[in-house]
Amino acid sequence: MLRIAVPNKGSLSGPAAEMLHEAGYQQRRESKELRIVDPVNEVEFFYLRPRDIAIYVASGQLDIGLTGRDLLIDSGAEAEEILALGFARSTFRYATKPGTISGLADLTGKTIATSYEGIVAAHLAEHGIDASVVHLDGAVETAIQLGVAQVIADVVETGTSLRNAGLEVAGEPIMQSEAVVIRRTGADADDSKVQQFLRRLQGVLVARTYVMMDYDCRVEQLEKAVALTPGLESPTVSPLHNEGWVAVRAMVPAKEAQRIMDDLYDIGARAILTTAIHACRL
Ligand SMILES: Nc1ncnc2c1ncn2[C@@H]1O[C@H](COP(=O)(O)OP(=O)(O)OP(=O)(O)O)[C@@H](O)[C@H]1O
Ligand SMILES: O=P(O)(O)OC[C@H]1O[C@H](OP(=O)(O)OP(=O)(O)O)[C@H](O)[C@@H]1O
Ligand SMILES: [Mg+2]
Repeated sequence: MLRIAVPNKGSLSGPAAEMLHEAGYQQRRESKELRIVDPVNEVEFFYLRPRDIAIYVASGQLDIGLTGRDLLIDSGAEAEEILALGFARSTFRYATKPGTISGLADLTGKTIATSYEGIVAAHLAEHGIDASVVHLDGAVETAIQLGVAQVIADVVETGTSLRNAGLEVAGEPIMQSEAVVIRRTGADADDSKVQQFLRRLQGVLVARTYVMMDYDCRVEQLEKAVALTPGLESPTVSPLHNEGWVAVRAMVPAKEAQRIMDDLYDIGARAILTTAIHACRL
């Protein structure tokens, strides 16, 4: 049975459960459940604090885990990212009162408040900056106002929390994060159960980002049309009863679907339809 760590709370937990559900896995019905078994898929899910997931996976007790890239790196655990999941996107940044620092070097001698000491210590060491780091559990934006630090390093998603605290970002982002699947560093890469799990999640990612496009076009326009809709491998082209016309079917990125439909129309394609993809194995 595959043993998988899933975030039990916070920004990652809702979208992670939703993705697993879309991939056909049973999920807990009640937020207090700490472990469930999905007997049909032979998977056991453990609902753990997002921060602890890399540590459990590194210990070898759990096969894989879903967590944030920033949390993985912050933990310093012997675990590695094997698939990016495209949700819970954020940047990790320094922020201060406006005008406090203009570049990284200005961090020297400052006190930096953060919940992500591992990331900050590694970033300071990498750039040879001597600064103090104070660990806070959350709401770090307030640390500046209350004089506990002059700088904070925190997750920034929309930037609303920084604005509300009268702070602004300083320097380039320390890292970009999103939800990721992790496994123990050096674990068996060919494990067939892990591979099947990853294929299911990849299927959800494709179903979320692509739509199926169908249209009819004249044979003379086929090359131009196919250049607009190359598909993932190659489009399906079928003859129509009307001579000189073909039907084409290809997957296209959902974000570009409307533009592609306009371009296809302009070259004479007609009966252009897009339909959602619910599940997929590439
Ligand atoms: N607006 C956000 N706030 C916090 N974390 C976010 C946000 N957007 C994305 N994330 C990502 O979610 C993960 C943090 O989740 P975690 O559950 O530890 O914190 P949280 O959502 O702030 O929950 P809490 O503070 O209630 O414990 C990180 O990978 C982080 O990059
Ligand atoms: O850029 P934004 O969209 O404002 O999101 C980022 C903010 O959200 C998180 O705080 P959270 O609400 O989790 O509170 P916490 O600091 O107590 O964890 C994070 O620590 C930032 O403060
Ligand atoms: Mg938080």
